Amino acid sequence: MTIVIEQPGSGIEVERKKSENDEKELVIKNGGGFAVPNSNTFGHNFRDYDVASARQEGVENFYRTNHIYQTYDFVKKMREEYAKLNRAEMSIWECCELLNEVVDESDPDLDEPQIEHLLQTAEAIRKDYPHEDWLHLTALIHDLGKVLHLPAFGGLPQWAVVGDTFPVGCAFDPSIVHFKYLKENPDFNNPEYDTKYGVYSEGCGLDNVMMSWGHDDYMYLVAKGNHTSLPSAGLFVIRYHSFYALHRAGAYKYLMNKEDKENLKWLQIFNKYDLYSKSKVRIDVEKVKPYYLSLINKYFPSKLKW
Ligand SMILES: O[C@H]1[C@H](O)[C@@H](O)[C@H](O)[C@@H](O)[C@H]1O
Ligand SMILES: [Fe+2]
Ligand SMILES: [Fe+2]
Repeated sequence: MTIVIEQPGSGIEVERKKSENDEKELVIKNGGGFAVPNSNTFGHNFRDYDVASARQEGVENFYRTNHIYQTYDFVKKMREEYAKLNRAEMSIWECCELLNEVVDESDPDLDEPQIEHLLQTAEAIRKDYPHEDWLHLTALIHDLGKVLHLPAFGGLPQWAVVGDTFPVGCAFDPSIVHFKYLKENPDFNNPEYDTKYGVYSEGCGLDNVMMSWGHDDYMYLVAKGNHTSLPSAGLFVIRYHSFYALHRAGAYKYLMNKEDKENLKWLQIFNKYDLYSKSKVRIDVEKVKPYYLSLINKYFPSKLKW
């Protein structure tokens, strides 16, 4: 799948074109509806991790713990453990409902239950990209991995579930939120990991890179392990949506391969809706539910292993 962005930034309309080898080619065009708000619900800039606010201290404490404990060894263990998918059986929608219980301690911009955020993101992106149904569904499910915090899924602490993600196994980039706390991470001075490439190599592809453990990679494992038919761009969005050092700051680009670079364009579009749709405006769940159920039915089996 090839993606051509004509005017990156607020790309809004997508056209499908036939390419020579008859594969569908997605062409992203600019011009669309979603207006990025000037400030978040609390009257501050989005993702301002330093401004004094009701959430600032809790968020900073969250990152302190997250940065100390997310080591290469920890991530490796978690990936192996959760790839087993032996904790629960349920549908995608059941999981959306479970998320009603979870409030994300890492988020300076939102203090609503997660189900609101899922629907706000999906509905906003649906308005601007009406024909990309895979993107609507990707938005709906991108944060479902936060169930890791619930007892039935291991009751992981927030630092192992939410927050921005970053590669482990190579040097931490200073653009990572609250970078200073990474200096207390045991990997920080480990000679195996503290160089630009660490255990990786140029262009090795993100699929070969271990990311700090949390809801992104977990949901990717669930989607992949249950044989979703979502396109690779959808899986990429799910897996790397918290990797702000890459999709915002442009760090770690040298680890990407060709496919990653194509998929990154979709992630950057998605991020606008993920971040800026956070608000107190509620979505009528019952009204939109039939539409999302039809998408779930199209791209996933009725019951999934979690
Ligand atoms: O869902 C989470 C959450 O909103 C965090 O605050 C943010 O740091 C992550 O990137 C995101 O994936
Ligand atoms: Fe997320
Ligand atoms: Fe999100």
